[in-house]
Order: sequence, then structure tokens, then C-alpha cells
Amino acid sequence: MSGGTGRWWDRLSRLWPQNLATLGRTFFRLAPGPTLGCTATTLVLGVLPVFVMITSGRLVDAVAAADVTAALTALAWFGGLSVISPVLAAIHNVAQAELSRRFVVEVERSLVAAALAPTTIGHLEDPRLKGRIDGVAEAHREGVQLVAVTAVFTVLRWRVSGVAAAILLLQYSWWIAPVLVTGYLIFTGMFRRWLATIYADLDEAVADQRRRPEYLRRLLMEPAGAKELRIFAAVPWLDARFGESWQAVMSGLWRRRGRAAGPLLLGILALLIAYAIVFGWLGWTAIAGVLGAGAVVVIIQAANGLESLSSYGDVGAQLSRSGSALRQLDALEHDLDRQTENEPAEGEPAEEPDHDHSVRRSAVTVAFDAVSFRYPGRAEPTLRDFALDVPEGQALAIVGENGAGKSTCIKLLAGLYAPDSGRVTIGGRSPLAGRRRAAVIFQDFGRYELSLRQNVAFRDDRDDDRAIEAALAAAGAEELLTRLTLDTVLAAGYPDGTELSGGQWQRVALARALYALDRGAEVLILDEPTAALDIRAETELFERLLEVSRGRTSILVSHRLNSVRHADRIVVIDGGRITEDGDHASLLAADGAYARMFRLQARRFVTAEAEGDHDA
Ligand SMILES: Nc1ncnc2c1ncn2[C@@H]1O[C@H](COP(=O)(O)OP(=O)(O)OP(=O)(O)O)[C@@H](O)[C@H]1O
Repeated sequence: MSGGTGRWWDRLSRLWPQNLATLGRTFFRLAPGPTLGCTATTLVLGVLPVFVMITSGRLVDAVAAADVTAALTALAWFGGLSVISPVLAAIHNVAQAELSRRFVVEVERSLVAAALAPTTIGHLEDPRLKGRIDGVAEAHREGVQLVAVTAVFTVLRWRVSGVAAAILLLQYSWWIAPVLVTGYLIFTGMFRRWLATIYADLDEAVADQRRRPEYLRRLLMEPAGAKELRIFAAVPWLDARFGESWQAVMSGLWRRRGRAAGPLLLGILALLIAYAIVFGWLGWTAIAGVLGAGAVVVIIQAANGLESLSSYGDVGAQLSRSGSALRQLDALEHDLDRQTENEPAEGEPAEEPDHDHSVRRSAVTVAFDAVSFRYPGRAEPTLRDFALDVPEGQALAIVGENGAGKSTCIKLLAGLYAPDSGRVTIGGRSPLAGRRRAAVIFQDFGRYELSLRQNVAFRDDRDDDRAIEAALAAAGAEELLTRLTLDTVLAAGYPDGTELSGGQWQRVALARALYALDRGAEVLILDEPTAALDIRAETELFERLLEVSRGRTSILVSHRLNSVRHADRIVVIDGGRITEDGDHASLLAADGAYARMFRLQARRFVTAEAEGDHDA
């Protein structure tokens, strides 16, 4: 194909949205029947207007010639066409509803599958991947894919109408259609450029810039920050920051849009000239009597029908968004697949939860073997050559200052991150293989808007109700059981729903860990989930937990040394390294950092006791 022909072909092919073929193929793969149904009805509905044009020309000629039979025949055609159109539209809508359902479900499934593919959580904290996940999820929430299905068939119908009108015009004159189509090509090209500028903000670069204002908007609007923002009178300040950051992102966008509007005027001029030529000629030939009245009516309608070859405006924008979201989803799947491949495979399938009451596994060892780990985006490793062996059945406490690396150890043990080097093992196996071996509760444990039963067990059947109640009792939540049933939803706003206090939520979270332990988890790990309890309640609870989990390996993290003094062994972490290791008595005798911290806390506690403050 010569360069010139290629360019013309390129221009003509731009009359079809880029994503049309890709989306069409995806639709066919997901729902061949409904896709074929929608395509067939769209093609017929697309050519129907041409039959209306021809019929109206015939009617005009018949009336002019006072030919009653021809006029009645034309009217009968009109009647037939008027019935076919709504019937086909109804069939089309039914097929399209089914296609939309399957397409949206597929996108949702792919998004969830992609986000859940890695067993670790690093990708949810990586700004680039998180941006992609949010972008696709937002497009999905806004129903972009649902609209895309309608948009594909709308564009197809327009274009079929346009091509049919062009073919009809060729019957009367060879040059009318090419002149008008050229006008539309120039106009559409300019319009597309303008649209492309507008929708460039869907690119990830701009999506990154939008993250800040969008976060600030959420903070202003959603309940999470509502209390503190009002208490600290931060609303006006935050509102101003939101305005500034939004303006910063949008002003660049508005400037680009303004600059791109100039060429659009040229496109409009080209279209005006094309129509002026065609209608000028039409007027002249009609007056000269070269064309009959019927032909003039058909040509005018067909020339206007070429508008269907024009830019597809908002519908095209919807297709762009859909295509952009689908491309992001592809890229996301690809990146997360790669990340999943890089995760250490232990060759063992993840285990299903054990619902057999009789199963109580033996205690296991927990080991960190020369582990180094750096958070994504951080320059320095948080743990470097970290080594720790917890023999089976030992109750270990990890203490240390803020930022020492305690929670990082726990996240590695929970398999939420994979170490960069070295090995973390539970019972000799990676925590990633069979994650349910460790029952872990963090300080920011989940507070689910689910029933009490579901909050503890993540299941619905009642077979385990006694075990759930036992776990709640062991976690110190007996009082809840006297007030609530296991079916009570733990959130206000539901029928019979109720909100819990911070301390009650903590006990429910602990019950979740104890229930998992009862179901076969081998290690109990608590990373300060009791911080909202007063020191007496925490000490009492930890002692009870040590009792309940006796014989199991357990790891407790706390800042309150009195709460963990009864642990079999205490390690002090500082700067990602173990600096002291022993039981309470030996660490006090060693008179190191632990002993200093313990004495300091004990002094504070005694003072607070004297003043009646139990939260010291
Ligand atoms: N998701 C993260 N991304 C980047 N850095 C992190 C992340 N989580 C923790 N860090 C950093 O790793 C270091 C250790 O944090 P870690 O949460 O393990 O400390 P910690 O001993 O549990 O502290 P605290 O007692 O305050 O809970 C800190 O410097 C912290 O800023």
C-alpha cells in the first residue's frame, strides 16, 4: 500500500474508536450470543434511517405526480419501518443487558483477582501499583465499563448509519459523499486531538498528581477524620489545602485544554465549507430542474445523515475511559503476576482452615534466620541480619522503643511481607505457605461491620458457636455475650446493630485470635492489640492469654513491661536488632535498657496509682 493511500486509510480508520475492536473481541469472548445479537440489531438499526430517506423521497415524488398507489406504498413502508425500529431496539436492550452483566462481572473479578494475587501486602503500599488499583477501582465504581458497553454499540450504530448514508449519496452523485466525508475527517481529527488533551488526565502521571487532592477531599468528607478535624479546628486549613492542590492539578489541565481549542475552530471551518459546496450545488440543480423534488429530499437527508461520521464526543470519552481503565487493569495484572512470581514459593499449598474441634496441633518453633528487610520506597533496611529462635511452646515478649522494628518482625511472621534475604519460618516452613498457622492480631486490627460471630470466626454456620463463645470468654468479653447475640451486627445503622467501645473491640479481636488457635493455628501473635485497655486490664488479659495458650508458641508485643513480665522470655529490640534477651528477672539483674525502662514505668505507675489514674 502506497504512503498516500496508507494515510487516507489511517484517517478513515480514525472514524472508529481505537478501543472498539478490542472491546468487541472481549465482549465476544465473554458472551458470544448476546454480542452477536447486539451487533446484528445494531447493524439493522443503523441502516434503517437510509430506508426512511428513500421512502420519503418516493412519497414526495408520488405526491408531486398525484400517484395514489405509489403514495400508499410509500406510507405502508413508513408504517413497517416504524414498527421494526422499536422491536429491534427492545431485542437489542435485552441482549445488551446480559452482555453488560457478564462484562462488568469479569472486570470486577479480574480486579479483585489481580489485587489479591500476591500473598504479601507490599503492592498495596507501592504508590505506583496502589495508584493503578485505585484508578481501575474508581472507574469501575463509577460504572465506566457499564457505560462502555452502551457506548460501543452507539458508536457502531452511528457509523453504520453514516456509511449507509454515504452509499446512498453515491447513487445520486459521485462527489457529494467524498466532499462531506473529507470535511468530517478534518473536523473529527481536530476534535479527537482536543479530546485526547482532555483525557490525558487519565494518564497515570496526572492520576498521581490527583492523589493528594483526592485524599484531602476524602478526609474532609468522610467520617474517619471528622472528629479530629473538628476538635482541632482543622477544617478551614484542610479545605484551603484541598483547594490549592486541586487548583494546582487542574490549572495545567485547563491551560492545555484552552490551547487545544484553536485547531478545533479550523475543523469547524472545514466542515462549513464542505456543506456550503454541497448545498450550493443542490440549490442550483434544484432551481435548474436537473433534480426532481424526491431526489433533493433524499440528498438533503443523506447529507445530514453523514453527521453520524462525526466525532463521537461524550460517547468517545466514555470509550477512552473504559479503554484506559482496561489497559491499566492489564498492566496491573502483569505487574502483580510478576510480583507473585517473585514471592518465595515453598512448594506447599495454602492450608484450608481446620474446622475439626479435635485438632490441636503441637507447638512449633518460630525462627528468623539472618533476615534483612527494607520497606518499599525506603532507602534503609528496617531489619538487617536479624536472627531470633523461639523454641516450641515458648511465650516470648518483644519490647522496644517506637520504630524499633517490632511490628515489622510480626508482619514478616504473618507473611504480609517477604524478607529481602534470609528466612522466616514457622515450624520450619515459610509463613506464606499455610498462612493460617499464625493467629496474628495487630494494633490496627479489623473492626468489621459484620455480626459478632463473623467478626470472630469469619464464617456463618452455627456449628462453632460454642467455640466462638469460649474464645470471647477467654478474651474477657463475657459481658458482651450477656448483652448481645452472635448475630448482632457490630455497627450502628443496621437493624439491631450496635457500636462497641475501643476496649470491647479489642476483646473481640483477641477472641478472633483465640478462636483461630482453637481451630488449629500454632502460634499466637499479639502486636499491641490491647493498647486501649488500662494497664491493669492489659496485665490481667495477658496473663489470661498466657494461660489459655500455655504449651503453644506465643509472641506478645507491648510497650508496657509490667504486662509481659510473666512471659518465658523477653527480647529487647533497638534499631532492628536484638539488644537484650532473657527472662524478666535476668534482664532486671543485667541492669540494661530493659531494667531502666521497667523501673521508669513502675515509678510512673506507682505515682499514677497514688493519684488514682489506672492508665499510666
Ligand atoms: N509500611 C511502611 N513503609 C515504610 N516504612 C515503614 C512501614 N512500616 C514501618 N516502617 C518503618 O519501619 C521502622 C520500624 O517500624 P515498626 O512499625 O516495625 O516499629 P515498632 O517497633 O513496631 O514501633 P511502634 O512501637 O511505634 O509500633 C520505622 O522506622 C517505621 O517508620
